[in-house]
Amino acid sequence: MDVVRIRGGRRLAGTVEIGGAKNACLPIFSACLLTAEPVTIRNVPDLSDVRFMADILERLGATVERLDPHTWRITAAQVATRAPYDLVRKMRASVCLMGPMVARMKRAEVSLPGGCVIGPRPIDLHLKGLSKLNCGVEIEAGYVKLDGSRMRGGEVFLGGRHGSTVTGTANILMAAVLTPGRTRIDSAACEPEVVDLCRLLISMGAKIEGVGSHAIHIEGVEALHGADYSVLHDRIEAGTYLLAGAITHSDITVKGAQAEHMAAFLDKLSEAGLVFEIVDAATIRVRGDQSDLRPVDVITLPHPGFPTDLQAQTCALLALIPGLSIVTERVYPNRFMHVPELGRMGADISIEGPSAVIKGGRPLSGAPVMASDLRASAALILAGLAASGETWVQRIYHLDRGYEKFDEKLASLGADVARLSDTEMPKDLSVEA
Ligand SMILES: CC(=O)N[C@H]1[C@@H](OP(=O)(O)OP(=O)(O)OC[C@H]2O[C@@H](n3ccc(=O)[nH]c3=O)[C@H](O)[C@@H]2O)O[C@H](CO)[C@@H](O)[C@@H]1O
Ligand SMILES: C=C(OP(=O)(O)O)C(=O)O
Repeated sequence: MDVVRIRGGRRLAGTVEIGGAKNACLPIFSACLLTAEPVTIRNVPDLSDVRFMADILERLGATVERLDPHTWRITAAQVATRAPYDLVRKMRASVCLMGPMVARMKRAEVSLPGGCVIGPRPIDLHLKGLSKLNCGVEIEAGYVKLDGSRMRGGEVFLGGRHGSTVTGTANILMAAVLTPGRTRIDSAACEPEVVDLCRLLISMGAKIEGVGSHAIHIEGVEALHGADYSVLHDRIEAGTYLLAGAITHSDITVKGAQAEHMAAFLDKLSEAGLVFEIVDAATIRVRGDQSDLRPVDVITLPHPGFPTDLQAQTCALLALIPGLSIVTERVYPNRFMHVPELGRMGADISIEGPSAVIKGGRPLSGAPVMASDLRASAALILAGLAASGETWVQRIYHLDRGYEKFDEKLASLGADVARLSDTEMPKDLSVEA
């Protein structure tokens, strides 16, 4: 198993390029099941989640070709009606298969996704939405069994306890585009990745209005056609590199960072005193070398609020800023697995209900730490960049779900970061030994 070793304390400099968004790409791949014609998808990040999704589509009967490292062509001439547990359990986003499978095949059996370390992740809103389209929904032996033989457009309200649902909105959209009649989704998620999916679907012949709003209207069509589509840039990857600049007091330029999708994040970090330059619509420069930072309170919320997927990485920065910062999770109230590991590096953070109370300003020191999930992995690596000595991050397969070549990109900016085999790790530091 690989580990990442970081020798902290280096300034970074230069330019880093952001890839396509994982959270746009995964529903977009599943949307390819909606047509028998080829769909070419560009700007696809090279991530383990994307490769899992490609394997799943192949096992469901699609022809999946990788034309170059970031371009895929998917042709779903036939589609199986069952997505079994051994496929679905590997990746939670495979829940997005339900909508397209039932819309195309009129029936589907999709294994319920497993639990997740960031907290409970129910799919009740997805199922409620499908039943509002007159889809039969049953849960049996760990599978969602969908009967789409009498589906028709309907009114779907997707508001839940924590706001809307991103993949739930994607599922209902993908179901509705091939369902006869008019569907209205209220309290739809308006994340840029949902907008990207809508754009792909429209380019395939879907009729969708209200894209990017909380009220989306869909007029079902009989069939969709192939398309050639480029996935939007990953705002979470972009935010992570901006934080890498901030935490190392460095001046770096992030190409592919679209300020229009990152307003709450940029606003909050500006409040903390960080200096950004919006170079153009897809480039942001962070002047961490010029900033004198202050503590801030952060509340994660659905878009356009502060994204939960940047919460862990932001905690790493706030741990170093003198003063009291409070970070409150309104999307996943238990998403704080990174906190004890940051504590092992010297951070003073306590959890109170859905909040992390950060007494910032204590210096961090390198330690062997354990990645529990995707964004926690990134947070620990960022902390390692600012810590004295060596940090060893284990279980970095979580990182590979969502960051393409994170270690190499950081190294190209001047960080001392290396991906090594755990056999190269001092035995007394390894938990795998
Ligand atoms: C592949 C993908 O795009 N993943 C993203 C997506 O996950 P995902 O789409 O799974 O997240 P949701 O937007 O569905 O979840 C938001 C909140 O709603 C709750 N909920 C959700 C569905 C449901 O049926 N019932 C319910 O109660 C969840 O438990 C959570 O508390 O959005 C999250 C919130 O921005 C991000 O952290 C994930 O990176
Ligand atoms: C939680 C995330 O992803 P997923 O929904 O795929 O688990 C994430 O990208 O931070």
